[in-house]
Amino acid sequence: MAPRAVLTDIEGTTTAIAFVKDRLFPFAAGALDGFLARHGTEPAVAAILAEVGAAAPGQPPAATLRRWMAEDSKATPLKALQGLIWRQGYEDGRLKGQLWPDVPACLRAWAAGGLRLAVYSSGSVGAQKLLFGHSEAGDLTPLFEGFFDTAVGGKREAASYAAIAAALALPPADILFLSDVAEELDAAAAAGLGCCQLVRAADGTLACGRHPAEPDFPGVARRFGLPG
Ligand SMILES: CSCCC(=O)C(=O)COP(=O)(O)O
Ligand SMILES: [Mg+2]
Repeated sequence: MAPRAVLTDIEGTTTAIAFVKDRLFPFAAGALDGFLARHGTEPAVAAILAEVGAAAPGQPPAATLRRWMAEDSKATPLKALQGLIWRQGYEDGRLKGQLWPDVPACLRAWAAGGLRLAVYSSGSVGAQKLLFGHSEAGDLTPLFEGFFDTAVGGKREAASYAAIAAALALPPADILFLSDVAEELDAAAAAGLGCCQLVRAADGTLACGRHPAEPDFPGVARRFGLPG
């Protein structure tokens, strides 16, 4: 039976890995010190810095944030702070959310055909909304009914996908999860979701062999009988 909802990853799935690693991450790293100097005492930022401090006691938060950035850590406070830093860039036009050319048309067709759409990324919910809201294809946020980040749990944990299915009030088997990362697909499959790996040649992704694999969203649509 065709899925009733699609849950999609961002980096490596809707969006080039290079955009995240070569544009978004350096933007946040370059703006970090100035952002903390200007906004570090604001309640939202101070709360993030307190979380960073609690995760690495005795270390200056800025140093911990820089170490996490260098490690491509998915630590929730880092992701929250990156989202706050990117906001300025999206709002003044220095950043535009990049999507693979096949993605916007499929998302629109899927939503128009009655599929429910949601995002699950390590990037914060705020960062997800910025990327889709300021995308090169316009504001795509109205297409999505849900945005999930690591507040729901890690992407390699089956419980996270069970929690998302519960939040969407759908049986897990009615949800198709799209990701480039095999371990995320393994976790989603363990929770009972349908899965498809995005194997985008430009990203250098290799098919893991454990899940259906497609090179792009039209391939996903054909394989799973999605509208459009
Ligand atoms: C919301 S765009 C930034 C993505 C990001 O920060 C990241 O770590 C990528 O994670 P994903 O789960 O989308 O692969
Ligand atoms: Mg990914």
